[in-house]
Amino acid sequence: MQTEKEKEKEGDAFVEEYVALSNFTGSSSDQLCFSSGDRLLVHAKPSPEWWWAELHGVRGYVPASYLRQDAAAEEEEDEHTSLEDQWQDEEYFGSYGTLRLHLEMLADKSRTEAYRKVIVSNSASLRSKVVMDLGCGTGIISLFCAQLAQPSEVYAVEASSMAEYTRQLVKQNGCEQVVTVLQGRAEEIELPKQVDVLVSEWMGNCLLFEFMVESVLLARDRWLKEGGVMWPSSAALTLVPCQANSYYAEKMAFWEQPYGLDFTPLQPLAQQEFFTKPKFSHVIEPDDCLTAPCDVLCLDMYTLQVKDLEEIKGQFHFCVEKPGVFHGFTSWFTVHFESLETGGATVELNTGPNSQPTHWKQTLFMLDRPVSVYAGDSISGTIFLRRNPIWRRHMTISLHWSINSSKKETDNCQVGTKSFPMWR
Ligand SMILES: N=C(N)NCC[C@H]1O[C@@H](n2cnc3c(N)ncnc32)[C@H](O)[C@@H]1O
Repeated sequence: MQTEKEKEKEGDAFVEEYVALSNFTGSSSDQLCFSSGDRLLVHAKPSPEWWWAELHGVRGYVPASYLRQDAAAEEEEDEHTSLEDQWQDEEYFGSYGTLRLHLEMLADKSRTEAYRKVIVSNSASLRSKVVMDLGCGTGIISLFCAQLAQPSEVYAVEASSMAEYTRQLVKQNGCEQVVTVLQGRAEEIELPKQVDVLVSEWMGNCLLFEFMVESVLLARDRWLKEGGVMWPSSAALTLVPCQANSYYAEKMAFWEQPYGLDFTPLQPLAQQEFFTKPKFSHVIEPDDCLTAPCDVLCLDMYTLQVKDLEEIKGQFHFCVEKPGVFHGFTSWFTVHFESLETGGATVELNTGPNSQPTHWKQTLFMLDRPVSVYAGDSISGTIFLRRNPIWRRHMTISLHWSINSSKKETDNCQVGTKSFPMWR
């Protein structure tokens, strides 16, 4: 299997010349500015909308719609270009072909019991319904459907090689009359019929990482009946400003006086190495929260569109409740499953610090410099989740904040901004 380096190197073998049809001024530092008539070298076409190009030796993202292929270069077009690389499907589905991740998900009782609760509390309404379980993995949700309710059909769709074993598990548990396992990508497989319910456990770290949600939306548009139900029905990303004393001590303060020596010249390195990317699987204690949390993004799974995933913006305003050190922000997500019966109870899966722990835990975004805050201060700003135009399962989370001090005599309003690649 190709390493990432080889993939990127091989990517350079692909170069096409395009002519700019009009001027373009980028809206972020990773976009290329150009003028009408400029001749750009396109090195990669990660998505139909955004390409990776070069002009006068500088590389950046360019909007494909602004470019026309130079006629002369047309016939040399490299027919080997593929948009698949950017989904890293071989690596992604390869990782789900082994038990490690499935064991982690199945061992997560909070997650798995939530899905079982959805099936149990809707078992009567599921009678004679047609269900699609997208990304079924070992098939646990499909088996719950067949065991705890009486749907007429469950299509268990799984792209990885785990599907072969899922078929065995369906047979082993006597569910083959109801559950049909289809191996393949949900975007590509053919179902025998439309479905009444599309259920999926698609959530990644920080809700969207892996961007499996795109597959769920495409399947919704293609296979969900008019009036059909999406499980989850909605999803929310929650944020809170927090202390992270032990993490800060472990990664940064440590260099102040190890064995009585001054290692502080290493602190810029430590900041770069440990605080540049988000920290997955962080466990925030309720006491670490400096304010009440705030839902910064709310996704409606019935109306959300794939194009909306390119950039999602959220606002926040936090009121500091107690003095402490503002080390960073912590995020988690909550999903809701609406009842098949009008007015029926909604089931919630909450991955936050006040709920049962899950394998996602929480995600910590460390600031470059901690700030002391006091009760009455406020922290407000915006969060952007920008999908990576090249690596389609990745994104960058950008936070912009201002801290307004409650102390009258100081009108200091400290502002800050930081972007965290997840992971590219
Ligand atoms: N973050 C998660 N919940 N990941 C669960 C991913 C599970 O869904 C499977 N999966 C992800 N995307 C797809 C897709 N488009 N089609 C079929 N299976 C998929 C994947 O192989 C794994 O078993």
